[in-house]
Amino acid sequence: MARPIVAIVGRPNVGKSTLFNRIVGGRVAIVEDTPGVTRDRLYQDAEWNGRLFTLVDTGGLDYQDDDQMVTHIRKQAELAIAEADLILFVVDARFGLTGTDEDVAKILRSSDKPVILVANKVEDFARVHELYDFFRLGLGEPVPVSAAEGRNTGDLLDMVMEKLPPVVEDGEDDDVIKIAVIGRPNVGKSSLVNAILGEERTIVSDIPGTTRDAIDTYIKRDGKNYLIIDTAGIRRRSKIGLATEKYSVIRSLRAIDRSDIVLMMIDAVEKLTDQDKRIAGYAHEKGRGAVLVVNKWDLVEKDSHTANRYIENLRDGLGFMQYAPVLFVSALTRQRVHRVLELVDYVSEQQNMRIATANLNDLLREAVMYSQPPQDRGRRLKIFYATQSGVKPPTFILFVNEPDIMHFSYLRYLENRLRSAYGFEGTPIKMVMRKR
Ligand SMILES: Nc1nc2c(ncn2[C@@H]2O[C@H](COP(=O)(O)OP(=O)(O)OP(=O)(O)O)[C@@H](O)[C@H]2O)c(=O)[nH]1
Ligand SMILES: Nc1nc2c(ncn2[C@@H]2O[C@H](COP(=O)(O)OP(=O)(O)OP(=O)(O)O)[C@@H](O)[C@H]2O)c(=O)[nH]1
Repeated sequence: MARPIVAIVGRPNVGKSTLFNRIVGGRVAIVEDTPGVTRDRLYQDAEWNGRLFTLVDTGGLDYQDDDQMVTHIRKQAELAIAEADLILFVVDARFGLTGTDEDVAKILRSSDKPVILVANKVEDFARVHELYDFFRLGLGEPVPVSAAEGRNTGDLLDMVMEKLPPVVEDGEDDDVIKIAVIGRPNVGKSSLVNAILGEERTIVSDIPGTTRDAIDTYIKRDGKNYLIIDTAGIRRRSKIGLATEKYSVIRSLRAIDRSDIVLMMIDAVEKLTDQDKRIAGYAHEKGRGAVLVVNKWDLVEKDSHTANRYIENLRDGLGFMQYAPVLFVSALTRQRVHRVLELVDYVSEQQNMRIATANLNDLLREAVMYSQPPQDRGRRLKIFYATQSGVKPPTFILFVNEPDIMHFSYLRYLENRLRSAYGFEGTPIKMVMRKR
């Protein structure tokens, strides 16, 4: 289920980041701080009255002069309109209405996204009548808050919840394999999706605008259903540097959240970037299945070692994702494109695999015999037994005497034993320690 995105927009110094911190750090629980991904304070997941949302602050603009500042804010507002579900437009009640505020308001008024006008820095609620000026922005009644003191921010969040679009369930479509196509701009995401669709020539329904993140495409193939979540295209809509990058990351993360399997696309002629690694790290930590799709393979001059050398490099760069199969394709010539869904099927089987408890414990006994569990100050870890508690990702509970003696490297060892016995290709494995 994709979380709605709430974007904070406004002039410099009106208190955007103070409001951001108030919301994510205050009475609202931070439900997760997207481990592995930039611990950028620019976006955070938060929860209010049981509803999850992602708050984005694109503030902290760099600018040389007022002209540049205004241009940046405009772009920011346009991006927010394109990518967010709701916009908090913050103005400074102490400073009063400015021309820039009116500029931004004009852009926001032209969109069909809900906007809440927030008049910040109101500490003295006896003076809210002074906000009268802000009505001129044509965005309704300004909501007075003091981000610094946390005044009225709860009411503001109640309003946010009211105005957010209703929760649209992705449907009880457990028989659909959800695939997120992830990768940097220009890596060939749209081309690959189109090539897959061309290859399949099967029942396809394009439902544009069903989600803000992407165009979702349903495919039926050999009686199986797939949902392809394509994250392409953000650059085409707005050619803006830094802020675009932020939104495109958020969009990727949302797509990963909704998926079962991630097609992590990498450009064959370019290096793996930190951004690639962070996004792959997020998919890993979320327990998603993964296939590394190296695209534009037609552009690479090859000899008999090229592919292997490429795989080695990838394995180096994405050490935590050794389990992901690598596929070299060309979306352009369609080379090996037909393998994509075959691999997706395979990974889907692997991530849904269940190991019978008896077999699991046989394997465990053997593993312990070959290599003793770690010890700490005379205490030795005892693993009593194990059971598989879930799939997608395969999750195992180990019942032990002292969970804190368990060592990372021993877990890795057990995971390797599991993998060499059962494969689990393309999926992370989770192991949970339980004291017994
Ligand atoms: N009195 C008062 N001051 C506030 C309030 N909220 C923020 N401020 C102050 O306003 C200044 C700007 O706050 P920020 O949160 O950094 O503003 P911003 O909009 O994120 O600014 P940029 O990063 O430049 O875009 C700081 O000095 C804050 O302490 C408030 O509710 N009341
Ligand atoms: N040579 C070659 N070019 C490709 C291949 N796949 C895509 N391209 C080209 O790469 C460019 C970008 O392709 P897109 O499919 O638009 O990339 P995208 O990832 O969807 O890009 P964004 O919409 O910016 O996120 C286009 O010019 C494609 O023709 C390929 O396999 N080989």
